Amino acid sequence: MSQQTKAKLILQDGSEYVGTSFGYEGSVAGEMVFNTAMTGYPESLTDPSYKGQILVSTFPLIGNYGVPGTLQEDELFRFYESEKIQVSAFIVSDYTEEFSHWNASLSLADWMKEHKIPGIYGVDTRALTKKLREQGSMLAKIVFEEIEPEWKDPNLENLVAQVSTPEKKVYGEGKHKVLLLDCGVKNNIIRCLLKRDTTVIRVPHDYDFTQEEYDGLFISNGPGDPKQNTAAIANLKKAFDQDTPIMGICLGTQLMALAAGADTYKLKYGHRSHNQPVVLEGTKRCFITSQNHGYAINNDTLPKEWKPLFVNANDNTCEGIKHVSKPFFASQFHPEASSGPTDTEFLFDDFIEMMEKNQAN
Ligand SMILES: NC(=O)CC[C@H](N)C(=O)O
Repeated sequence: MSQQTKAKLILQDGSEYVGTSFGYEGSVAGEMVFNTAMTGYPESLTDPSYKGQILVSTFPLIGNYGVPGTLQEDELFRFYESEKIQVSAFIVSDYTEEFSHWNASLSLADWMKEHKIPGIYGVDTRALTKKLREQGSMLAKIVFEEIEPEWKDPNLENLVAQVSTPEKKVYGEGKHKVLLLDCGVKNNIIRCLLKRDTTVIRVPHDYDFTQEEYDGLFISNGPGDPKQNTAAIANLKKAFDQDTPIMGICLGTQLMALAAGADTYKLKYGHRSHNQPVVLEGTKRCFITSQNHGYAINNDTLPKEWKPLFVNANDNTCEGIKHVSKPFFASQFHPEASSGPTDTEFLFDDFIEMMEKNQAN
């Protein structure tokens, strides 16, 4: 590996850091975000919600359990969250090339080189994180050999169109027919649905699902500013006229809120971690959740037919919404985890139960 190649990290505020390259050697620009999880880099790097972002890991030791390697379709679906690395670059404090894990067959560095994704280590990731927490999220560039790309704000692009499936795909042969609007879905959402006796029909983000027959509609996670998704929002508005159950996760939640007439805004630096506490509204019950989002729903703008379902115990932001009378609900956090705590996976059971009830009527 090219342990000696140096690369520069330049932030929008003009500050510069020098690190050592461990991935592909190519300059990139994007939005810099940090994740405080201690594990889960193969899952995070392949999570389509990170499209366009340069990810900083605050956990200092990265690479020590390698990655599952270059896999064919079935295994790839089992071990990664999508078919490729989605982040624009990865910044870590200490990279280790030595790895050991039951399903590792490749080092993180070799995998990143294969996917042409740069990575740098030897950077003070705590200092970077403190900066983002104090000044808010920032654009950044990683520069090799003085080749400096233009600044790029990924949130101005339609990132969902870049990660959504180009065609309809069907998974499983279960009792409940779930139409999955793929805005950049993580594979574990599909796995969590398939475990629960469903057939999952995965369709592109702008697909007009209103003409389809299904038992439940699922709106996935995905990258970027939710307001970019005008087709999905328009289709959701029509789906709200029906009584068929709808569940959303993360971007899906924001799209449901926008379709309901509420507003979303960009958080100062987002929530990306495995230990976000959310309180179930109307109770004192708190769940520890896995999260990855930079935008949030403004609870004050929810119309009267919608209510907050969960609220973040750290900063009181919206962590989920539900319709007051129809079987529509959504979580801003990730009940599918992958990676992170699985404590809220029961939300998938709630969705199945809603479909069962609706079919019995
Ligand atoms: N994981 C997600 O679905 C993220 C949703 C959205 N892109 C945000 O950052 O808020």
